[in-house]
Amino acid sequence: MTLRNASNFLGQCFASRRSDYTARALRFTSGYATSSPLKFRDYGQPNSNCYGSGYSKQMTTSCATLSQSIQEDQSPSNMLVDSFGRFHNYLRISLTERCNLRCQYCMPADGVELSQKSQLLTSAEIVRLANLFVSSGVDKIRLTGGEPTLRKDIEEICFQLSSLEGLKTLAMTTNGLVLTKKLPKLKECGLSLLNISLDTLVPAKFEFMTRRQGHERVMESITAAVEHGFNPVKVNCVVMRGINDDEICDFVELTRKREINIRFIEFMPFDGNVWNIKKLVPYTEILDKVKQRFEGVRRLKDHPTDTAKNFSIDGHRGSVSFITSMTEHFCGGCNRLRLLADGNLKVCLFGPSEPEAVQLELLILELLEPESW
Ligand SMILES: Nc1nc2c(ncn2[C@@H]2O[C@H](COP(=O)(O)OP(=O)(O)OP(=O)(O)O)[C@@H](O)[C@H]2O)c(=O)[nH]1
Ligand SMILES: C[S@@+](CC[C@H](N)C(=O)[O-])C[C@H]1O[C@@H](n2cnc3c(N)ncnc32)[C@H](O)[C@@H]1O
Ligand code: SF4
Ligand code: SF4
Repeated sequence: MTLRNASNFLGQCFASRRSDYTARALRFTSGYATSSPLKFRDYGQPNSNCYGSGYSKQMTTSCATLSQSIQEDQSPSNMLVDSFGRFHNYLRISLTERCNLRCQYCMPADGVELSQKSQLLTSAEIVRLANLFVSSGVDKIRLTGGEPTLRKDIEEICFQLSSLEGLKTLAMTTNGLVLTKKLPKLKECGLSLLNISLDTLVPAKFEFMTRRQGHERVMESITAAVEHGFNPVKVNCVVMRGINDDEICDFVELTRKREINIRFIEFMPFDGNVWNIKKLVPYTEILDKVKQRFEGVRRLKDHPTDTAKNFSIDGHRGSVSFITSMTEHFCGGCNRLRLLADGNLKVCLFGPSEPEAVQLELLILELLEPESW
């Protein structure tokens, strides 16, 4: 089977329920209904989970909007379109499980259990797999982790990925700790969008939240990213009640003179983090605080696949957004797939734990004859 045929086959797997792969993928997605963060609360409308028996009106509406926008944006044929009509053209690739921070909301103090190096994808494998996805319709790739900048071959990976025909956007989400020096080369190698995570403007609090030092370096990397012309630089800020919710307006103030997009993110539960509903600050509460302090807060038109609700503020060069995974999910417009550092594929962020997920390796073996590699 040629690579092209293989990618067509991959597309068909997504488009129909016929193959075993799709059956497994659908089982994963429907797993969302039981592992969804929404079950923790009755936020949103009843029946608002997107999978399982409650295939809601809200979902149907979002999908209708999504199909319309796909027709306007591009013609995906039937590749990577799931049975809800969602076109999965956005691949997130986790380059490593390792991280140089230990954010309380993300991982335990001791870190996560790491796979053996031999089990992790090499850069050549990442590029081959990405090529397969891109020839099936993926046009946006985001490098993430763990911390993607810890990967020694990050520049080479960026260069190879950005050269893939059909890829429009190569993005990265990083904690910014070791970014500044790498920025010029990364840009040269085709990185086009940058999201940097920063949850506090107070150095001591940074140390508490991340269990590591380095606040100044992250601040520097945001400035450097703006100077290198990344526009907008998105700053991801996970809001936790009693920890950093007193800094919301200080963060918004950063957008007055700089073209950065501050994104307030609702705190989500993951295995091993310290999630507690009392620490969740719903976005409506954050928005109220912003509106009380700043005049002319206006909702912008979002793309149906956006994770964020976007707002401009009169007189500010930058903008403010809210990622409302917990109180108003955006699953109806979901266009994401995840390739994990060990080669597993995850079709939903809240899918089952990695060992149960689809072994991409097996899929590839089904798809490709050895000589295609
Ligand atoms: N529920 C859900 N939340 C997601 C998903 N991807 C990202 N998020 C949320 O969005 C936050 C920011 O993620 P990023 O890595 O910056 O990616 P992104 O939001 O896709 O970035 P853009 O492409 O710039 O919109 C994460 O912390 C999550 O809270 C997803 O697939 N599902
Ligand atoms: C998992 S990190 C990986 C990339 C990189 N290490 C970083 O921190 O930017 C990707 C994004 O997920 C966010 N995140 C991690 N745990 C979260 C949680 N429990 N709730 C909401 N967002 C979370 C981080 O703030 C970051 O913006
Ligand atoms: S959020 Fe990013 S920086 Fe923080 S511990 Fe998780 S992977 Fe590391
Ligand atoms: S938006 Fe996130 S939680 Fe919803 S279906 Fe997509 S990956 Fe899963």
